[in-house]
Amino acid sequence: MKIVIGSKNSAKIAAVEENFTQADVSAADVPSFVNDQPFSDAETREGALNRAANSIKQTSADAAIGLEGGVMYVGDSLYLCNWGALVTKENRTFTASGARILLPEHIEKELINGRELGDVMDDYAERQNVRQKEGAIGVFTNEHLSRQDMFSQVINLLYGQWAFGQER
Ligand SMILES: O=P(O)(O)OP(=O)(O)OP(=O)(O)OC[C@H]1O[C@@H](n2cnc3c(O)ncnc32)[C@H](O)[C@@H]1O
Ligand SMILES: [Mg+2]
Repeated sequence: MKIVIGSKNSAKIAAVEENFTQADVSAADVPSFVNDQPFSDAETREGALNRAANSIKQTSADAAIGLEGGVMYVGDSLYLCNWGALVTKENRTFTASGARILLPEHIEKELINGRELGDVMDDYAERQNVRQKEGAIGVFTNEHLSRQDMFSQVINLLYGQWAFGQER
């Protein structure tokens, strides 16, 4: 089986490889057609869907996976949110979201000022490429859950729905 992931981000690629150990996994650099920093559930999900749809068009894979990170308000509180989409070569589409955690107000202020969470996290954690490693979710959970682990569960939800055969 051939699976393509619509990102060159190593945390996302590792999460796919972890779930599809028998598959031939490749990575495609495709556009998400949403803002670099999505600011709602709807926009983040849209980014995941666009990445999957653009990846399946470009390749001969059996299925394409799109994973997108974003932030979303629940009332006055800004949460980290993540979405995944799987599109098969027959054009069947499945979606699932990931775990959410509250972001500190000082991080929220930086995002409102137009910065990307990945850049803000590198400054805050005094590390490089947090987005490709533990992620904001790893930093703010004391590394109890990494970005890869969070995306891995999203992929498991996508694959499980594909296996079940349910589509909306
Ligand atoms: O190369 P791509 O696939 O675009 O990987 P990315 O790290 O930019 O990831 P996303 O586009 O999916 O995420 C949108 C923005 O949110 C940031 N982001 C989302 N979740 C994050 C996390 O857990 N840790 C650090 N940055 C995160 C990310 O760096 C972007 O600025
Ligand atoms: Mg990005």
